[in-house]
Amino acid sequence: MVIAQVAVQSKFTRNLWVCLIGALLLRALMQRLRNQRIFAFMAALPGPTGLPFLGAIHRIVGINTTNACRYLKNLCKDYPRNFSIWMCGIPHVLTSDPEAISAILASSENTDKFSHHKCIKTEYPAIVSAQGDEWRNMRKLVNPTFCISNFKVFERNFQYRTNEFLNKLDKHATGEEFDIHLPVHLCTLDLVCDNMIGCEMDVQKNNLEYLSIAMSRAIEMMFERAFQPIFWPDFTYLLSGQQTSFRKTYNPGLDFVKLGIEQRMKARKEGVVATESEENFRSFLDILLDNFEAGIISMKQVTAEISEMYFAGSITTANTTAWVFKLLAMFPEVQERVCKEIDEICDGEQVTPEDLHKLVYLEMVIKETLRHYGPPFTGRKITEDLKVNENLTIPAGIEVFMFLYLMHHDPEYWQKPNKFYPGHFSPNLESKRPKGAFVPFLSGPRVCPGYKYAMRSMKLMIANTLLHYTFSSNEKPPENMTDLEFRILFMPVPVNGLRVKIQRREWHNE
Ligand code: HEM
Repeated sequence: MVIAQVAVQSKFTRNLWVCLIGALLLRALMQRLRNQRIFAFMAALPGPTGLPFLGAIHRIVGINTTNACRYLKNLCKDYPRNFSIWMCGIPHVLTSDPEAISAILASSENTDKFSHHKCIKTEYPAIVSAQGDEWRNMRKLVNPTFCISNFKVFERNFQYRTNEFLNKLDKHATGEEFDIHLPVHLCTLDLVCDNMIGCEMDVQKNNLEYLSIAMSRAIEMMFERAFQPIFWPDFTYLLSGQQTSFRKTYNPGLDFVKLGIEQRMKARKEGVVATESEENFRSFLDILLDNFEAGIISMKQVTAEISEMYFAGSITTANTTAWVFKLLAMFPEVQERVCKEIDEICDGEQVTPEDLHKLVYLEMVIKETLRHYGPPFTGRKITEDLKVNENLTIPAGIEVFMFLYLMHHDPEYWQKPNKFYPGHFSPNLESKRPKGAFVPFLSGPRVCPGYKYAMRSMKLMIANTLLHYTFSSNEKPPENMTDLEFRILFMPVPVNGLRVKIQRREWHNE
C-alpha cells in the first residue's frame, strides 16, 4: 500500500516536471522572438552562462531558506556588483550595487515587485503585494495612518504593551535559557492590533502563542516556495498540495484578523471612537472602513489590507527586537554601554517617548542589527527603461533581484563587514558611506511606511526592558556573524531560535 502510494507520488512529481519544463520551453521561445533588445542587454553584462531555455537555474539547485544568504553570496563572488542571470526564460539582473539599488528604488515608474514576489503574497493583492495603480491607490490610504497626530496614541500603546511584556518576562528570570522571539512577537502583535486595527485584542494577556507560531510558519512557507522553482507556477503549487498546507497554516492568523475587523465594525456602529481620549486618531482599519462604507473598496480588500499590515508590522519588529536582545546577550560590553546611556537619561524611571532622541547608541545598535539581519533581498520588475548612470540603462522587461544582504556586508562600505560593530553607524563612518548602501526599510515611493513607528516602538521596548533586566547567553558570538543557519521570516532568524537568559537588575532585588 505504502509502496503504491510512493509510486503514485513520484509519477505525479515526474509529470509536474514534464509540464513545467514544457511550459518553460514554450515561454522562452516566444520571449526570444519578442525581445531582441533584452537579449542584447543580457549578453553585454557579465553573468553565469545558462542552459538553453532553463538559464542558470541549475545554479540555485540546493538553495533553501536556511542557506539562501550564504548560497547567493557564493554565487555572486565571481561577478561584479551588477550581473545578468537567466532563470527559466526570465531575464534577471542581480545587484548589490548602491547606485543601481538607489536608482531603482527612487523610480516612481518602476514600483512593481518582481515575479517571484507572488510567492510572498497572501489572500488577495494588498499594500505589500499589490502592483501598478492598485498599489498606488492603496498607498494613499496607508500614508495618513502614520501621520504625526496618530503617534501620540501609538506611543501610549507602546508604553502600555511594553509594561505587559515586562510583566510576562518576569517568569523567565530563573537563569534558564528561553527563546525571546515568542514573547516579543506577542507584544508586537498587540501593538499592531491597537494601532492599525484600533482594537484591543489582548494577545499577550490571552497567551495567544498559536498566532505567533502559525504566522511565523506561514511566512517561512512563502519563502520556501520562493526557493523551489518547481512550485513557482500556480498550478504546480496547487496540484502538489502545497497551497492547501499553506492555507491551513495561514488561516488562524486570517481568522484572527477577521475577528478584529468585526469587533471594530461593531464598535463603530455603536459610535465608539477608536480610543477614548484621542478623537482625531484614525487607525488604518478606520480609514479602510470609511472607504468601504463609501463603496470604494470591498470587504475582501479591507481584510487583505489588514492581514498584510498585520504580518508586515508585527514579525519585522519582533525579529529585530529579539535579535537586539540576543546580540546584547552575546556582546556584554555593548550591553553595558547601552545600559549606561539609558541609566543616564532616565535615572531608573520609565523611558518615555520624549527620551528616545537621546538614545543615540541604542539606535546605532538597532541599525547594526538590521545591517546583519534585516530583510536580505527584494525585487522589482523594470516596466520602463531605467537609467542608472551613463554606462548602465536597464531596459523594460528585466527583473531585478536586489541582494541587500550582500550590499550590507560589502567590505568597500563596512569597516568590519562580518562583525557586530555598532560603530559602523557613528556619524563619522556614516558620512563616508554612499547614501544607498544601507536600506533595511528600502527607500523611494515604496519605502516601508512603518519605518518611524518601528524604530520608536523598538527603542522604547528595548530601553525599558534594559532598565529591568540584563541579558546573557550560553552561546559565544560566531567569528563571522553571517555563519549561522537561518529560517527566513522576511528576515533571517536562527533555526535554533533567539535563546537568551535574563536576570533582574540589582535595584530590582533591593
Ligand atoms: C524593523 C521593522 C521593519 C522593517 C525592517 C521593515 C522593512 C520593510 C521593507 C524592506 C519593505 C519593502 C518590501 C519590499 O518592497 O520588498 C517594507 C514594506 C512595508 N512595511 Fe515595513 N518594515 C518594518 C516594520 C514595519 C511596521 C512596524 C509596519 C506597520 C506597522 C510596516 C509596514 C509595511 C508596509 C505596509 C509595507 C508595504 C509598503 C508598500 O509596498 O508600499 N513595516 N517594510
